[in-house]
Amino acid sequence: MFYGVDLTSRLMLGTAQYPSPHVLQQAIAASGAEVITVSLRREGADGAAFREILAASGARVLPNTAGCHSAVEAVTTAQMARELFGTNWIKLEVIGHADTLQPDPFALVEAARSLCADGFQVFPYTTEDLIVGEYLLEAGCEVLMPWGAPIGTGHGLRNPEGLRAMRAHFPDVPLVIDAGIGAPSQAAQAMEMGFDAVLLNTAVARAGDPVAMARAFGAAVQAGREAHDAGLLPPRDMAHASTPILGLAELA
Ligand SMILES: CC(=O)[C@@H](O)[C@H](O)COP(=O)(O)O
Repeated sequence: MFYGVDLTSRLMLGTAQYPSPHVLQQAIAASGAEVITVSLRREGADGAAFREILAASGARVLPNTAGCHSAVEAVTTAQMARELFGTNWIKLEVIGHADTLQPDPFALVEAARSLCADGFQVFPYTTEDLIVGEYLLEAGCEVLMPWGAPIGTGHGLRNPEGLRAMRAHFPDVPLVIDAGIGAPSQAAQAMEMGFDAVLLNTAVARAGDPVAMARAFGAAVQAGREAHDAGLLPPRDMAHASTPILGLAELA
């Protein structure tokens, strides 16, 4: 449940870098994603036609502030996105470092506070830092989006222990793994760990066959969640025979 909205699919898809608008449209359909994120800057490039594709997909648009490097810039971009897309939802990205694309936690909290006070429903792209998470919740965010790995790297869950700690620390907060997912198995891992959803872009958009990859990610996210709900066994140090011996069979 994200700001009162219940979704069937737990995969959220980015819309940048696709070889063509047609492939993007097919990939959204194949993935089953019900939420797609759109950068205002990207949207500006081909305007109305791009918006038509988004509308035709039937998915809910989560505008984002990709490329913003200060709180002021992110807030202004969010306000423009609200006008353009007619939604209070905003994926808040405030980048702190041009090389790592790591979020700036101070500017992020500042922007989140301002946007929440202005009626936005904020999805902040953050790290696995628990204290930053606390500040974001206190600012009014009801969802957190910790990174798996830096955007576009495809490393998957680079700090699984930190992410596990975050899941345990915020048991009732919807947590979405955002960025750095490179393979369906990594998305499934996030879901098995109990995260509520996964957002990704590069691994699908730049795949050899983006439509087939979108389908694979959709299936992996679903499988990971089903495994989580089914009750995964914790790993054990010692071997345990998987076939219990109840008695010795008569061989002769
Ligand atoms: C599209 C978007 O919002 C990205 O900034 C997002 O974080 C996805 O990252 P990947 O491209 O690494 O999946």
